[in-house]
Amino acid sequence: MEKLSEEAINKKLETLEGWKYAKNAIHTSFQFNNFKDAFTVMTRIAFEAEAQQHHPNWGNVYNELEISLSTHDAGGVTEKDFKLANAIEEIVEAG
Ligand SMILES: C[C@H](O)[C@H](O)[C@H]1CNC2=NC(N)=NC(=O)C2=N1
Repeated sequence: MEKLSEEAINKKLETLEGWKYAKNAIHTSFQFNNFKDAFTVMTRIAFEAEAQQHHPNWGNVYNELEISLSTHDAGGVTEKDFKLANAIEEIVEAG
């Protein structure tokens, strides 16, 4: 899949609150009430990532979750990253 231009990425980020573009990836972070809530959301994201065959680069410390998305094959950000980012937003918003 084709790598998006920085201009196209920033345009798409206008509708993804809390995400920013840096170093050839899009990034966000979430804070939950506790580890259990964080890991529950991570589990849901993991199933969605498997369904999409597109996977996050992420880190979790207790109630905090940091996520970066990029398409390794393309060496940057593609539509695949935005599809997963939007699904992550829906999962987190659903609680
Ligand atoms: C064959 C398989 O679809 C690829 O290796 C996928 C798996 N998940 C992936 N996830 C991400 N984030 N980037 C990729 O380039 C990627 N490639």
